[in-house]
Amino acid sequence: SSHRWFFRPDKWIESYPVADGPRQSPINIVPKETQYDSSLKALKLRYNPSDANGLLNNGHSFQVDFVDDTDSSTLTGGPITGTYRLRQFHFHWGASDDRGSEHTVNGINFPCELHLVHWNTKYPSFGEAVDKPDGLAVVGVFLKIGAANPRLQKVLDALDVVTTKGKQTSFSNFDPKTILPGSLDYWTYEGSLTTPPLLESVTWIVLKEPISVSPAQMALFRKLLFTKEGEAECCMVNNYRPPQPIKGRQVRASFK
Ligand SMILES: CN(C)c1nnc([C@H](N)S(N)(=O)=O)s1
Ligand SMILES: [Zn+2]
Repeated sequence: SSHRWFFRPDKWIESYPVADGPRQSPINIVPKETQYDSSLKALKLRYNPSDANGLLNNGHSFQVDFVDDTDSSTLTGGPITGTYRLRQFHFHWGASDDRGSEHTVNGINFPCELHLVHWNTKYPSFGEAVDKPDGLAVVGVFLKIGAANPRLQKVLDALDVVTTKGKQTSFSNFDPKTILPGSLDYWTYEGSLTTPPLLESVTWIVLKEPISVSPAQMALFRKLLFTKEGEAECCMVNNYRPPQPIKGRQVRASFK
């Protein structure tokens, strides 16, 4: 069943030929091979906490959804032009602290990676934007093992009621800016969704500075299940795609 999906990302190509396309994600970021681009603007993230609208176990991660029918939670500036609306955020993590992130830096895996998914309002809806080359912008944030992160706790405390696939719970009044690091320095490159349908529609914006997460907090992520209530339990861990070929793409840096 679909939860076995993540165990064989090499098989995704059978159903999604774009899996070996020219702009697949994630990638390994080699800072020494990135190019500083002085024309890159600062990221401008303006989120309205009241747009937070529920938390769902979708069977391959958990996501916090946002009301996206107005421009009240947006991403502007950075490498993009125009206005992108926040749709949802979610995470990817490992079975142990030595892996879990999707992007890597100099081949180093982090235990977890946060993705904030935004869509380009030049299109009428997320559904219209999701398959366009400039349709989505995802901000990626690495989590590294350290002190417990109090900013994450409200999200993690909600997980005990969404253990199985399809479970959702109310979740409101949350500002994702509170879980971003102090610096918004970033790397950016043209890529794709990292789960099927792997659409090549994402401008990736990966923050250089990680946020902290404690081992106890990571244990909370790992209590989730890929499986539905009543099915044989399968721990939701290692829900990350490994790095994909760069295929000549340039990764730009917003910082020196
Ligand atoms: C349809 N949406 C919002 C998404 N589809 N795939 C997503 C992946 N989890 S990622 N990592 O954001 O590309 S997010
Ligand atoms: Zn993701």
